[in-house]
Amino acid sequence: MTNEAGAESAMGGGAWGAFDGPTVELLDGARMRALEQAQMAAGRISGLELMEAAGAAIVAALSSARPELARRGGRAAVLCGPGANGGDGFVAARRLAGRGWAVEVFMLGDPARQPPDAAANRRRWEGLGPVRDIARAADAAPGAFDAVIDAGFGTGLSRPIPRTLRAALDAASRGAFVVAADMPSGWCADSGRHLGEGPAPARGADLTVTFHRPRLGHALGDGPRAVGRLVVADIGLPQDPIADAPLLFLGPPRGLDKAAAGPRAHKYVHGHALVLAGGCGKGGAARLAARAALRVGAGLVTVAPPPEALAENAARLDAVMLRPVADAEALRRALADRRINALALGMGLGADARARALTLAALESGRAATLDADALGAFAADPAPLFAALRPDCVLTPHEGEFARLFPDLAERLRAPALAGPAFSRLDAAREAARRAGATVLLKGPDTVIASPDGAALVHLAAGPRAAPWLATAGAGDVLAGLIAGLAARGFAPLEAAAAAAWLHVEAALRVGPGLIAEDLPEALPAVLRALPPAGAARAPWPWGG
Ligand SMILES: NC(=O)C1=CN([C@@H]2O[C@H](COP(=O)(O)OP(=O)(O)OC[C@H]3O[C@@H](n4cnc5c(N)ncnc54)[C@H](OP(=O)(O)O)[C@@H]3O)[C@@H](O)[C@H]2O)[C@@H](O)CC1
Ligand SMILES: [K+]
Repeated sequence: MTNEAGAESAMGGGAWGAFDGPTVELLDGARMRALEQAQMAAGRISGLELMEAAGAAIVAALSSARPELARRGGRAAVLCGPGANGGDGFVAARRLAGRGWAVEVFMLGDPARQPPDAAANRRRWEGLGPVRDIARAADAAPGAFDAVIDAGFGTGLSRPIPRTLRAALDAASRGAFVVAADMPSGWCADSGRHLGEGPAPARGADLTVTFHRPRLGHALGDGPRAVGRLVVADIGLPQDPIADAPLLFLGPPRGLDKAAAGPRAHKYVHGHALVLAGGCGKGGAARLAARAALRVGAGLVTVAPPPEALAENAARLDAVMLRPVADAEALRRALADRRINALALGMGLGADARARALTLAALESGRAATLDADALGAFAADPAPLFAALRPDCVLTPHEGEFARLFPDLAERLRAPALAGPAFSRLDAAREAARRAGATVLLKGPDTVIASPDGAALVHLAAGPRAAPWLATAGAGDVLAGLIAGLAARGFAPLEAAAAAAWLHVEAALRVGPGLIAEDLPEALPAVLRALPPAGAARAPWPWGG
């Protein structure tokens, strides 16, 4: 079995070579089934063996999480669903009983319709004890069980779970340690969304034991909260890289520490980023972005406000340079300087015709461009000209509201209650947006999703030990855009620049802690960069600390 430390065995270069750093592949249910079926079809492993390994891993993880119960043998309720997830539960029940636990098993569904492997394990359990109807678990008194194994539904969840199972989970879980097999029942393993009308239950699992690789639903949406701690168990499938799987990255890409390296390091070697700024009183956002770009190692950074805001900006800038840019024509003239290789725009720009003209001129210049805030909002009424001008080396950094203005139909699918599984996920939304826009899309959130138009996707999870809720502060998004532009100026490819920026952003926030304001983020970067793990030695903190 692997755990948070062992999960590093699953990391490595991505299928696209898009991210050179510590990663773990995220699987959806279909991909997981395909891996299992390929091995079974080749005769390398049987379904029964996989299920036995899965059930054994659940018991091992419970025992190591609650050693005192493992020593004396606790009281466990095992709630089994109608499919193979329930089969994992029957294996776990048998193995817990073998270790001296007092085990009660409850089942949802018709035993006559169970898949063969699950039925075989039910029969083996029936040699040890009864299988009660799931409704009986709802009568459990608080504290009746020390542990509950939630083996209701896993990757096969296709609709909201029956009320009887919900009631059983709620009742049996009172005072108990809840271990979910693969996924807490009711949460979609592909999207992390809870299926059903209304809010998700407050209680998920304390520990989730999944198999081979984490599911997408462990990292996306409500999944990280619902799964609690996550243990990834080896059930005997080959550890080969999984082509084209979305990658969760657990650390920075290699090469971030290369800033200003080498004897002939010269400021232009590290690029020149230009940040377009808004008018009088609106320049703060661009200045934050510019400072972040400089701190992350761009050789030169220029802020470009309209002429009337020059004095205001001059009073607030030192290392960052200043150049007035009145309109699109002025921007074209500025960009005659070929050393300017990266642009950031949208922060405080105003979502108006000037912003549209500047954005289109920026895109037409062929420079790597990071578009945030008003550069996106300015095209809300008609995104077609924006999408026509964008290229894959451009990065859009929408938060949910900005995303909804450019991609209202996708946002609506995310907003509407998820009633069928697999549900539409934030990853699906970002990928479709990237395809439509023809650009890299970074959809902000605690689960940041980064997708490029060719389908490559990365997920960054700011949860568990890396949760930084205080990062939801005014101006933090401007800093993120500045980081991406600074890294683009240094020559990072868009997907990697976006990923590195997302990681650095959270890392800087963690260093500052509660009370953080956006101005702190660029100032925290030197310490973050100083502490970068040496190449190849990254020991990534597991985001599902629980
Ligand atoms: N060899 C393997 O494959 C291994 C698999 N493993 C384990 O198997 C799990 C996947 O098993 P699974 O495919 O049988 O799906 P599972 O989640 O048990 O659902 C069962 C069926 O229930 C149905 N259904 C769905 N939602 C429903 C609802 N709300 N209310 C009522 N019914 C509902 C739905 O059928 P439907 O009705 O949609 O036709 C669905 O097919 C996986 O998570 C892992 O734990 C491990 O043992 C390793 C080896
Ligand atoms: K489950």
